[in-house]
Amino acid sequence: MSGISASLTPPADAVAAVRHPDAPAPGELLGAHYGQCFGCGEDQPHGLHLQARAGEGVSLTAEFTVQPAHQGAPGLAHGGVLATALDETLGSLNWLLRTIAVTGRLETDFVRPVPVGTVLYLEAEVTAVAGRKIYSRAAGRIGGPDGPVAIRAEALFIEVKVDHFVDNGRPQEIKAAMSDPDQLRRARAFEVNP
Ligand SMILES: CCCCCCCC(=O)SCCNC(=O)CCNC(=O)[C@H](O)C(C)(C)COP(=O)(O)OP(=O)(O)OC[C@H]1O[C@@H](n2cnc3c(N)ncnc32)[C@H](O)[C@@H]1OP(=O)(O)O
Repeated sequence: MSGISASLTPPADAVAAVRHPDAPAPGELLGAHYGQCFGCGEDQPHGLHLQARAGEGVSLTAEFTVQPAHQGAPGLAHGGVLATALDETLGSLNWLLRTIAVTGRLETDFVRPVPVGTVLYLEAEVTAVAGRKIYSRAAGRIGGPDGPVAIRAEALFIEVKVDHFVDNGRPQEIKAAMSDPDQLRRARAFEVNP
């Protein structure tokens, strides 16, 4: 059984999302936005190391392999880790819009168990935009694009200013990210249009 809450249904005045002209080309890897990100960061030993690839329009695909560190029950992925994979995949869509946004609401359906060792294949798209609100959905399949659906999500991201991170993040990480000599990495840590 599944059903989304009213706050995830775009209002009547919502419009279609517009892909930013500088968005990565379809097929291009997006790369990690921040090395310490639990979803995609290469410097997080137990993170998901999720890799997202731009799709057509405002859509993308992503993959991650469920590791022993991601278990809930013996041999099975933890539901919270799967929700993280969905959150990360959906959050990556905002890079195609070049909009800085954070997850306001994430509703997840867990359809079937996901064993350790599974390559989870995710697809996500922005369905509508209404002012600062970005509506999106994603699904994760076992093994590949034609595999059985294991997880699904609908989400609402809210556009924020970069101050959201600067004002709320722990100062030592903010300072380190802002003093990164690599301009692109510095911008992407906060998902700012470089
Ligand atoms: C590549 C990058 C990948 C990153 C993937 C990971 C993404 C993340 O996990 S981000 C981290 C998790 N999220 C957070 O920490 C966010 C914490 N929450 C907040 O900071 C705030 O609540 C925030 C910014 C979302 C909204 O606050 P604020 O800016 O004051 O907006 P506010 O005026 O309350 O709401 C704006 C609109 O959104 C709606 N809204 C806000 N929150 C929600 C919600 N939870 N559910 C439904 N609607 C909501 C409001 O109803 C309002 O709608 P309307 O304009 O129609 O009245």
